[in-house]
Amino acid sequence: MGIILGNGNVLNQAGELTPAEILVEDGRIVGIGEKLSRDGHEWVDCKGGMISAGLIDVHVHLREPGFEHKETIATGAKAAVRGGFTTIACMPNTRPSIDSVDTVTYILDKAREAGLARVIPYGAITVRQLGKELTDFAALKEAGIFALTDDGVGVQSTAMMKKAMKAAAELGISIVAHCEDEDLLIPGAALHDGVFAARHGLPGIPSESESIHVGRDILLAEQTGVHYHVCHISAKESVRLVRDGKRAGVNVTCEVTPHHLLLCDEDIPDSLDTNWKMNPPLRSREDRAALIAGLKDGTIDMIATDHAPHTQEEKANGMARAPFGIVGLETAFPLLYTNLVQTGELTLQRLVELLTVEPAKAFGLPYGRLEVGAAADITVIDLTTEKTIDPTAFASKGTNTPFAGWACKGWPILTLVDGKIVHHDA
Ligand SMILES: NC(=O)N[C@@H](CC(=O)O)C(=O)O
Ligand SMILES: [Zn+2]
Ligand SMILES: [Zn+2]
Repeated sequence: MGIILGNGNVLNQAGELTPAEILVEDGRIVGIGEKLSRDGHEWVDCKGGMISAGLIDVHVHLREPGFEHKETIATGAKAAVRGGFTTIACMPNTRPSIDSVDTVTYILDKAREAGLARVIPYGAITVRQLGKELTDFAALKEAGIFALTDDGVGVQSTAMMKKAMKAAAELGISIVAHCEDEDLLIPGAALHDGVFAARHGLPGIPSESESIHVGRDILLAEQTGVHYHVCHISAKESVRLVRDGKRAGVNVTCEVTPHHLLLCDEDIPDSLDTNWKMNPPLRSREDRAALIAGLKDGTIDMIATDHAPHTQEEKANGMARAPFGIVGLETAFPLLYTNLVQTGELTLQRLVELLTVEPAKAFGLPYGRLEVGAAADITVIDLTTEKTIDPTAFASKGTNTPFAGWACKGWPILTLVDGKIVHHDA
């Protein structure tokens, strides 16, 4: 006996929503059609919502092991499926960091126990993410990592990055980079070096602290032939460098977060609420426009949340000392749908691609397509009911978001992973 997802709509080739039913059996999509035979299958009402492939997020911080007070694999995976995400890749800045086979295995075991989203850990590029010594790439690959990154910090040494890219290229692993040149940082700087920081007399984080690494790494990727991916791109100069790199034939991709697409430094409240502190910082209005242009012309390949939960106590430490980061899994789709699709800046089809097939293509994942034969990772999204973002209702332990109180449409109501219902907002 299978499950029929009925009373829903799918995007057709032309990007229009058309009525369709989906039949799921043994973890696979086995039928898509306007009316499928009931045949004793369980029938689930999609309530007129959009049925799409499950969303994929290649940039999530799950905090376990080591920082379970911020998030656990179980709470993070719950937040994921509530947000419509069926596959998430988790970052290595845990304690211990994900630099050994043991820690990779630990995370995969915990994720299986949780039984919610597919969780694929990143491996660290360097031991303890200290930038001094490469981890054992071959062993990490064998253990099942998604890709390699030191996210949380940038790889400061150019020689170390080149060595990492060479070794990763030989093994066919992607190098994913948090681009930040620490030489250009002022201690205590929390916000973009722009109009808002200047108005408040605060030290700023300059755009070139990001873009210098982007440029450096694209040149190294060209040399080594590795697939190189830029995390949370935020500065217009970085977008330009990626565009030029792609034109030159370099195997470079990049992601942008919902918050960098929707907010800029001028939106930060004068109260200096630390829910507006994240790394990279919200940049200028022009940077934000360049990110949207990059999404439209294909320079930016995908959207990823950089879900980064921290406790309220930690966030209460003031702008200079609070940790960088905001949560994103449970708000990404509604925010993007309401503020980019409904406003006419992006089509619904493009938004869905940026969260499904595009990340799958870039990283060679066998997910992200709603088609017969594919794994039944499916998300159903209600595009009509308006609800207000309420952090106290999150499944995530983190409530650190600047979007509290925003009214949105586009809420995921049903999520299946591997043919199993893991979230149902009936
Ligand atoms: N993005 C953030 O502001 N914070 C991330 C680290 C990171 O993604 O660089 C975190 O781990 O909290
Ligand atoms: Zn980062
Ligand atoms: Zn991150």
